[in-house]
Amino acid sequence: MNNTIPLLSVQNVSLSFKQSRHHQVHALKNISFSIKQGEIFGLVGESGSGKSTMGRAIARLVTPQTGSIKLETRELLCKMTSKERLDSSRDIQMIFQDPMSALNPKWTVMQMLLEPLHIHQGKLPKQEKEDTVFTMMQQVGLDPAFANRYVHEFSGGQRQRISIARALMNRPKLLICDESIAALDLSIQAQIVNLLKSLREQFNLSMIFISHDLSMVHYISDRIGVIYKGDLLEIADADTIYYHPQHDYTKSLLHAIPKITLV
Ligand SMILES: Nc1ncnc2c1ncn2[C@@H]1O[C@H](COP(=O)(O)OP(=O)(O)OP(=O)(O)O)[C@@H](O)[C@H]1O
Repeated sequence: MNNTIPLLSVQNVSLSFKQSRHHQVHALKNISFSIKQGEIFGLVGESGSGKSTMGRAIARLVTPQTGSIKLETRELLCKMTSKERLDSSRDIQMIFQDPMSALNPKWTVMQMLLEPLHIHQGKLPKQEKEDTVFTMMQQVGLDPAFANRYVHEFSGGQRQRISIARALMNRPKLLICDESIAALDLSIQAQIVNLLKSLREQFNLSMIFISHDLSMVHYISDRIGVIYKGDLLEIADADTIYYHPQHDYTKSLLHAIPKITLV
């Protein structure tokens, strides 16, 4: 890929939700930022600031009223053919706070990890698909011997590993993690964040890491954007945001969030 073209480019994106006949929420106000190939971009802000809406807009789960979102040179905010829609769902994957929202409790891990391959690489021979599942399980730290177990037999951290594995089955270009560690114990949070960091290296993956926790966002991200009431207040490299924030709101986030040390 041409390194001068950002992997993702968000330009002047605005999105409002009509909450009642007379009330609109401006969830995103003229947001612009870009992400480089292999970069982890943190998006931080308090509850209701518009973080999830931004992630969901990039994943085409909600549609902004104005603006442009490009993956490399491909505009995502336009009418797409079903083939283009399929391609962008392969290239951009999202994981959530509750892994169960993306996992079917009636399926085994094998079934759940095979499904994305059936959708996007249906012609691969069965044995090759199953081998890909076993390899992916190892890459996310799951014992392949558990491939025939059901989700309820796993812990919260292991379930999040399964949803990460499912998201990565077709080698997406961008992984959007929306509060994906928020529900886990602190030590498990650290394990999942470290896993995401190592997967970025292995897969040359780009990520948007959405969280209200600035300490965690600082730990994982190369650059951070701070969002407040739909406005992107500042963007800078992670250390600058953490140690030399410009905006008072970022300073207040830093004061409010207990700092932790991860190893
Ligand atoms: N589907 C929707 N319909 C109406 N309003 C919505 C919808 N989704 C989000 N909003 C509103 O848009 C604003 C931004 O919400 P969003 O979920 O993006 O914030 P957030 O920063 O991700 O917060 P949280 O961490 O609590 O999810 C909020 O005021 C929210 O109430």
